[in-house]
Amino acid sequence: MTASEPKLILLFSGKRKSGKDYVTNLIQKRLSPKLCCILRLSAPLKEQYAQEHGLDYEQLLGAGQYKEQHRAEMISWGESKRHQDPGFFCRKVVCGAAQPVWIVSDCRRLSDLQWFWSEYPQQCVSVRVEASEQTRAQRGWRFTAGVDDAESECGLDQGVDFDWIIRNDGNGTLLDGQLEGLLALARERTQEHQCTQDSIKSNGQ
Ligand SMILES: Nc1ncnc2c1ncn2[C@@H]1O[C@H](COP(=O)(O)OP(=O)(O)OP(=O)(O)O)[C@@H](O)[C@H]1O
Ligand SMILES: C[C@@](O)(CCOP(=O)(O)O)CC(=O)O
Repeated sequence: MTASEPKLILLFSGKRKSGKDYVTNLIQKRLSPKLCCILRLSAPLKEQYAQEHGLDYEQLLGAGQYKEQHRAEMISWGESKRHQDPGFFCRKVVCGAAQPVWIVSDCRRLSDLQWFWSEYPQQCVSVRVEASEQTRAQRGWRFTAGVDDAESECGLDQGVDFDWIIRNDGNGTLLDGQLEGLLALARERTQEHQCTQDSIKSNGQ
């Protein structure tokens, strides 16, 4: 069960080093963590995988080489869980999310999107982050067979008509401009929530 129904769910996907974490952190900063939380499907996966394999969870969450060394094995481990239950990690991340805007920062498979679409049909907006291979390489990406040509990276390459596409090739001003529409949508959807919070405050409740 979730703590409350969200007003908007931004379902982010994108290739390795396209900048999903960077862009979603920026949106959260602009909206404030009070209004917006970031849910990472890979967080419960990495936590359980780290526990079972004696690994460092914090390093698996980071953007460094440690995570990359373990990526292929984590992918197969996560896939075995998802095959048994496609909503396994989705249910875990929404548990306790209380803000009106949720950003799911790392959708990778159609089953991830389908779970949210079916549970929250009115609130979902799909967002793809794109960057050129050259930009991604500058950020540390190197093609890895078994990872970059597998479902984890290619599962949403076809068959999804994304609601928004954000190009993140490194120009801060261009990025800001592209986020305006999404931020406006989030503010519109949360206006009612903010008014309620303001009236609770002014009534001293
Ligand atoms: N617009 C940007 N300006 C400056 N640095 C950026 C920008 N976008 C991404 N980066 C940097 O590039 C690196 C990779 O970005 P990030 O971790 O957000 O990618 P990701 O898509 O989440 O990657 P992964 O799938 O490997 O977790 C990070 O060090 C991040 O700070
Ligand atoms: C194992 C996996 O969750 C790693 C994701 O790491 P990240 O989102 O790139 O930090 C990828 C997957 O689930 O296929």
